[in-house]
Amino acid sequence: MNEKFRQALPIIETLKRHGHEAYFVGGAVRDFLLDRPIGDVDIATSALPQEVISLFPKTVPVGIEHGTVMVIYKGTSYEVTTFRTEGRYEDYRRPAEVTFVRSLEEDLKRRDFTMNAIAMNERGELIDPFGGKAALEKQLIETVGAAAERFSEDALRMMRALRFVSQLGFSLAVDTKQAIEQHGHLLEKIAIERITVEFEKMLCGPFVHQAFPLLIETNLFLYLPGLSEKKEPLAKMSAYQWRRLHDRIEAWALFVYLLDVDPHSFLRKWKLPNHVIRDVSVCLQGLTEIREKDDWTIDRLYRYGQKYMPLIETVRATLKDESAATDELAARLAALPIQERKQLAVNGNDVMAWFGRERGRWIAETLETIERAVLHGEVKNEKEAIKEWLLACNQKQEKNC
Ligand SMILES: Nc1ccn([C@@H]2O[C@H](COP(=O)(O)OP(=O)(O)OP(=O)(O)O)[C@@H](O)[C@H]2O)c(=O)n1
Ligand SMILES: [Mg+2]
Repeated sequence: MNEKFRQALPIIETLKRHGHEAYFVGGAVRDFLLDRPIGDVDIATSALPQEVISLFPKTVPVGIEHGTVMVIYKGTSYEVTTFRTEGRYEDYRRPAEVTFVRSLEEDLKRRDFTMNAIAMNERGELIDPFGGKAALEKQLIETVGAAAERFSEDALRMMRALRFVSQLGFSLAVDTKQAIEQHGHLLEKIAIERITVEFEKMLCGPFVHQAFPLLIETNLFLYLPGLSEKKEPLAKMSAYQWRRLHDRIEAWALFVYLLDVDPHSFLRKWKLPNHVIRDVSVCLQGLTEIREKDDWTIDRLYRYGQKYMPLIETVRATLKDESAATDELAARLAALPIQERKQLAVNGNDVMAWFGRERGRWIAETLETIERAVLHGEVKNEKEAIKEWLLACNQKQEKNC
């Protein structure tokens, strides 16, 4: 058994000692069987939420109406969820009510895909009534029972199907895919933020080139923010080596670049956090400049700096299908006299003292002039040298006037 499960074993044992059933479930079991890094370890139990709370010293009632209690044990939090079926569904979103049940199999039956409906007991034995392990071996994403029912219960599962394709490189079972084609419109009922989480995981997956064609084949793209008119660029996405990218900012930047849309309004539709929108927009600005001129000038290196240069360069290289020159550019950046304004040897107070003038816009303008000159090696980044250079410069200007 993996270390992460071993650490959580005492939770299962405590529940069992008090006469309850308890199992590891969900993504952790799936990823363990796939020999992939394991995320959060989740536990399903026959104990009711109040019983769970009474058995452990540190708990947080994170989703008690859905039967979930967070148990904090040795500094790690575990979601412990009571066996449940989801009752009536209103609006194809959240269960209108949950019904707690006493059997594990009932609980597994309401889960999305067979690979996610495998339980594991304290001895590492699998309880797999729906053939999840076989699906993992066949690399198949198939719903537990009728696909139409599972997607009507929670339409987000259609997006989850595509993100699992992208993360695992699996295929969709035929009826699962057909049901997505028929139920795509239900996505309109789902909160954008939840869709965005899954879509972003899809964009960042190593097999995203397999997921893009499915967006089109299933028509899901029609129901995603800002994509309904973008069939053509979407069809070309798979031609690029998305695996070269390292993070969400680069993935969104490449996506937006290829869609050829205004980054701000497009990314706002996805309700992404403002800092993500800003970072992607800066990247796209840099990308456009560098693609147009096809070079990293000193000014651009300095402007985009160590924060944005690697992102821009990675996306640029991916677009051109060449290797990124990030290391070389980082060395060039490090060799510049300064890497950011705060490294200037002078500040606004110095400038004010030298000229004996009042505060005003001129200070910022002067600092910009100094910054440019230092960056391009016209003057050393030393206080006295800058003062001399600046006063000489000023005299020249006055004579010119
Ligand atoms: N819409 C959903 C979301 C989740 N689940 C079930 O709840 C488990 C845990 O959900 P979650 O943590 O959201 O997904 P994981 O499958 O664990 O994937 P990840 O590793 O990305 O967390 C899933 O495995 C699945 O059994 C479900 O049936 N339907
Ligand atoms: Mg999980």
